[in-house]
Amino acid sequence: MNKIAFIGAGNMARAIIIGLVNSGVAAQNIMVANPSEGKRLQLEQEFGVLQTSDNLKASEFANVIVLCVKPHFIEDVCSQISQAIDITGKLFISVAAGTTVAQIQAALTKESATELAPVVRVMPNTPSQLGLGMSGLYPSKEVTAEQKESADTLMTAVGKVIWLETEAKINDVIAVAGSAPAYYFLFMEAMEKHAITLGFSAEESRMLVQQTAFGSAQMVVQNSDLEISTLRGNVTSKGGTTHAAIEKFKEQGIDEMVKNSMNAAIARAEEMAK
Ligand SMILES: NC(=O)C1=CN([C@@H]2O[C@H](COP(=O)(O)OP(=O)(O)OC[C@H]3O[C@@H](n4cnc5c(N)ncnc54)[C@H](O)[C@@H]3O)[C@@H](O)[C@H]2O)C=CC1
Ligand SMILES: O=C(O)[C@@H]1CCC=N1
Repeated sequence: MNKIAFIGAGNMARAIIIGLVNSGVAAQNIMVANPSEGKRLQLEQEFGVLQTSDNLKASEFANVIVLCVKPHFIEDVCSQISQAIDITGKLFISVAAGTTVAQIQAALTKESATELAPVVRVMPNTPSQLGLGMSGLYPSKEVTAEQKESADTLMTAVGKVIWLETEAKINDVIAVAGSAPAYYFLFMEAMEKHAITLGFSAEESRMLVQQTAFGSAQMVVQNSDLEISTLRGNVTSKGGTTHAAIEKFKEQGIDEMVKNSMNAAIARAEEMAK
C-alpha cells in the first residue's frame, strides 16, 4: 500500500486528494504538507487526511511524494527534501507546469549522489476532484515498472490518463487539458453574463448555462461513435438560429482564436522551463 505525501495543499492537491479519498484510498495513507494551516486543516477536517507544516515529515512518511507547489517553488522544495532525508526508493510526482524532469532531478541530487531520483511528470486538471480528471504522464528513465504502475493507479483514481512518449508533450497536454477547464469556464461566464443582460435572473442564467454545458458534454461522452461536428450538425437547422450563431463565431475566427490561445499556453510553459 503506497503512502502518499502532497507537498502544497492548494487547488491541484485538493482536487487530487478529494478524488483519491472518494475512490477509496485510505485517508490515513495520505499526508499533506503546507506552511500555512488553513487549507491543510480544512482537508484534515473534511477528509481525515494527515497534515503537517513540515515538508520533511510528510516526505519521510511517504514512498510517493506529489509535488503540488507553484513551479517557482519546486526546486527549493526538492533541495530541502533531498538535503535532509534519504530519498532512496521514493517516487517523486510533479504536477508543476514548466518545470522539467532534469530541473527536478538536479534539485533532488545531493553533491555526493550518483543516481538520479525517479520522477514522473503529471499534467492533471481540476476536474480530478470529481473523478473526472484528464492527465498526461511522462516518466524519467529511472522510474521502475512498479513505480509507473503506482503513478498510473494514483491518477486513474481521479480520472483518465495517457502516457506520453516525450516530455515536450506535457506542454501540449497543458494546452488541451490542464489549462482547458478555464477555457470552458470563460465561455460559460461570457454566456452567463449575456443571459443576464437578456433579462434572466442570475440563478436562471447560471442554470441555463450549466445545464446546457453539462448536457452537451454528456452527449459527446455518450456518443463516442459520432464526430463532435455531427452532434453540432444535429442542432444546426439550415438557415436557422444555430446556423446564424455558428456563422457569427466562424466569421469572428473561432478556430484561429482557439489555436492561438492554446499555443500561448504552450509558449508560456516553454518560457517557464528556461
Ligand atoms: N490549478 C490547476 O488547474 C493546475 C495546476 N497545476 C500545477 O499545480 C501546481 C500547484 O498549483 P495550484 O494548486 O493551482 O496552486 P496553489 O497556489 O493553489 O497551491 C500551492 C500551495 O503550495 C503551498 N506552498 C507554497 N510554498 C510551499 C512550500 N515551500 N512547501 C509546501 N507548500 C508550499 C501554498 O501555500 C499553496 O497552498 C503548480 O505547479 C501548477 O503548475 C497543474 C495542472 C492544473
Ligand atoms: O495555469 C497554470 O499555469 C496551471 C497549469 C495548468 C493549469 N494551471
